[in-house]
Amino acid sequence: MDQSNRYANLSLNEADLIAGGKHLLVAYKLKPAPGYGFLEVAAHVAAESSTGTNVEVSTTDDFTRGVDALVYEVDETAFGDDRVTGGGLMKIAYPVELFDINITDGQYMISQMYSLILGNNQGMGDHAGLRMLDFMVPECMIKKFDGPATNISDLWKLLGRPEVDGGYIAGTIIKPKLGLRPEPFARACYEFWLGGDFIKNDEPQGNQTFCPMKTVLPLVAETMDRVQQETGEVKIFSANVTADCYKELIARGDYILETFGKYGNEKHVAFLVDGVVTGVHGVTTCRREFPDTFLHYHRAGHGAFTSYKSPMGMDPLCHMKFARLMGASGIHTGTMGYGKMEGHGNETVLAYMLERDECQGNYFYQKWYGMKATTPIISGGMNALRLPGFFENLGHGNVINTCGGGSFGHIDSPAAGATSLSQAYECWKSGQDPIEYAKTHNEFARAFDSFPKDADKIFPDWREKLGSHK
Ligand SMILES: O=C(COP(=O)(O)O)[C@H](O)[C@H](O)COP(=O)(O)O
Ligand SMILES: [Mg+2]
Repeated sequence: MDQSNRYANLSLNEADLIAGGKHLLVAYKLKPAPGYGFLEVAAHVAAESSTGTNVEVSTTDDFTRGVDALVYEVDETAFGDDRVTGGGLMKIAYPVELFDINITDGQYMISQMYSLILGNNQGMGDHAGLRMLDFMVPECMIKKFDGPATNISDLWKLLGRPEVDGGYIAGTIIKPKLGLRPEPFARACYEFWLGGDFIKNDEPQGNQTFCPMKTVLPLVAETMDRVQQETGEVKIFSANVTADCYKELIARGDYILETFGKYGNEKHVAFLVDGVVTGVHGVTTCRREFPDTFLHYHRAGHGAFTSYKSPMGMDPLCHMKFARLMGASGIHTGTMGYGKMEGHGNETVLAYMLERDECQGNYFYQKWYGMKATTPIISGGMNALRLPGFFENLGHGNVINTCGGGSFGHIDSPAAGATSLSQAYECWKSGQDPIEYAKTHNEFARAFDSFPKDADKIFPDWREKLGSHK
């Protein structure tokens, strides 16, 4: 049934909708299935995502029609014909009344917003692809999302740095991903912390029988205390609290605070939640139960719905915006083409959207009205050699960066790997040529020998200019 008479109004003007402040706007890429018209399917998406279904229902009244979502802009050929990347652009205005608020405190929730704007419409049979590209949340809604309670400013303060522009936080992920027993795990922490600031559990590390949480974490807490005394520096551990049930998540969080608290280091921990596999529920449980603890949003699994290889799901920018609204202190943004995961250099907007109070997105200008920033966490196949280019592309280094292979793959030691990361930052910040800088900074120089494939690719003349460093 063509519902475009009811669910499309192409005379609506986007600037007026924004100025009115009463609509949430969403841009989608849409590819109709063969035999269906573009506007017809676009209107079906608006219906399915608001007050309608695929047929007229007798229970609809005038009020119902007043809160219809409306297609207000279409460009059928915007993305061309390609099976995966092709389709047209359409934008829908959702009246704010459609969105669910908590019965406990009147706050908006992401869960129901998500299931409306990217829920049933994903499974519709009359499209061959529907992907959310960007959305814009009006002020009246932004003010009623939790947003972050803590962020990188709190970590900078802890590290004794300025709370604004406190710079690069050098981190790692304990590798191997799985298979370390408690003592080797704690030893790996010790070896990295001799040179670096921040360690995170890799996302599957939790409470395996060969490395029970209640055995390994006391060792890590003792190690943190020891290494802090030896180096005179603050160290941070991001511990995995991801779990199916909120009670398990809270039990893990309580246990971690208690364990590190024995040394007065309860502020030196972050909680890692995989917000993709737990959904919003895991993130918000953590945000609200532990507001003083940095909430580290890991996103393992996100490729299934954010990959550019898919005509479905959402662009990573939408995922970032969800994370900030939910209240993640930091989220993985990817490495913008400099690491091992999918991404490209134009993705700097993913970080800017998290950090800034106003930001031009891919389709909408989003104002955050003072909501705290979410910290970009840069991770996935990074090492000291890839960092200068990454910082140059991003334009700053106010990020948490975790390099697993880049630290534990350094041929001298994890401490040397960690030091090479901070040196990469210093090198970029001071505007020095990396090869020249390497001549006087051994750990950075040894990164060339550790990752020769990267060195050959990024600095093709390094062998003759630098030689092999010992
Ligand atoms: O384990 C790692 C990285 O390990 P390594 O540093 O050895 O590559 C992270 O889980 C990925 O970064 C996730 O990707 P993303 O950050 O893109 O979500
Ligand atoms: Mg990982």
